Amino acid sequence: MTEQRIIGAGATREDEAIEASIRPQRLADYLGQQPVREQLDIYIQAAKQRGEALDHVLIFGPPGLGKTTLSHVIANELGVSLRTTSGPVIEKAGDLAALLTNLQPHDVLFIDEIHRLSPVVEEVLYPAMEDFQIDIMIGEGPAARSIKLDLPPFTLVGATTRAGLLTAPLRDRFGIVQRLEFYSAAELTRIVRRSAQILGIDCEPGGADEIARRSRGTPRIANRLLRRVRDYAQVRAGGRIDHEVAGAAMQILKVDAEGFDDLDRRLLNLIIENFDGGPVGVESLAAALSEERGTLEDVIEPYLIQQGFLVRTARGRMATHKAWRHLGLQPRGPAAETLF
Ligand SMILES: Nc1ncnc2c1ncn2[C@@H]1O[C@H](COP(=O)(O)OP(=O)(O)OP(=O)(O)O)[C@@H](O)[C@H]1O
Ligand SMILES: [Mg+2]
Repeated sequence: MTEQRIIGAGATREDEAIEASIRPQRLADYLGQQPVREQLDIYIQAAKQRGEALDHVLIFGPPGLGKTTLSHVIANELGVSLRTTSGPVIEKAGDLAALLTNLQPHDVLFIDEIHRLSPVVEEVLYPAMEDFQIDIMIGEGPAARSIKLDLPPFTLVGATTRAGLLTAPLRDRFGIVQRLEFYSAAELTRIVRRSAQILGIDCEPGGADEIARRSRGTPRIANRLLRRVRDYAQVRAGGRIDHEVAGAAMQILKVDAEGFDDLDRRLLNLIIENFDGGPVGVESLAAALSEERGTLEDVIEPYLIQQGFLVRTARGRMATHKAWRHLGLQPRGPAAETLF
């Protein structure tokens, strides 16, 4: 269901095709995320000066904020090759062993959705990360024996939407842990303008601003909205995107001033109308919206929470008075106003 959302943060096929051409390759083009950039810049330079592999890096944050992009940037800045895989793809311990033994010294191995590694595969990863060694089994039955194999020093970059999904032993083996935050509107404006330039889209600063403000703090959404607004501008406005054209296009896309779509509004409405503003359990909400609980927690809620429309309490979700007002309703009841 989320795939069809214009502001869904997950990558669509079109996103993937376009993202390859506009994905920043160097740290200097990786806009925003100032603390992350500054730290990584130091660690990368230090590792290079010492002639060592960079320590293992864990990147976490909601979809579309730039985890995969950052793994490319890290490999480019280190001047090494990047191997890419993902947790659910590595089925057997042998698959991971094959990947690891094929790395060149100091290479980056990127494991996306690293929280979805199977326990058996994870076991192989521990000594690989810690001592650059793996144990592999040769033969079967009583004649089977295990041998140790040395690996070249390498950097594991793991990405996950939530650090809490990782097992403790895995998390502990990352020397560098970076959390990506939602982008400010000003940062997204720069990202939109950069993408427009690369794609040859005529976009005025006011148009870029408007797109940025409705992109839920997420570069992937900003880039997608830019393409949809371009379509609108091409057909209705002579191809030029300004503030007004962007606003009119958003109206057709049903993306409101806060960057919310029908699903966000349905969620807030549900809590307010059916549960008096909450608290209400996440399972009940997921069922009422026909969404998976994981989608609700990882994709829809984080931005609503960050913007102060929703709060997570021990007893469930609550809509804040800001949410009531956004839907044009008069706040009543014990909504979580005191928190904001
Ligand atoms: N810091 C940035 N500066 C400029 N563009 C960015 C930045 N971060 C991400 N982008 C753009 O947003 C797109 C989506 O980013 P990316 O694929 O890295 O997200 P992700 O965190 O890996 O998402 P997912 O969780 O779905 O895998 C990229 O193709 C890139 O064009
Ligand atoms: Mg990714």
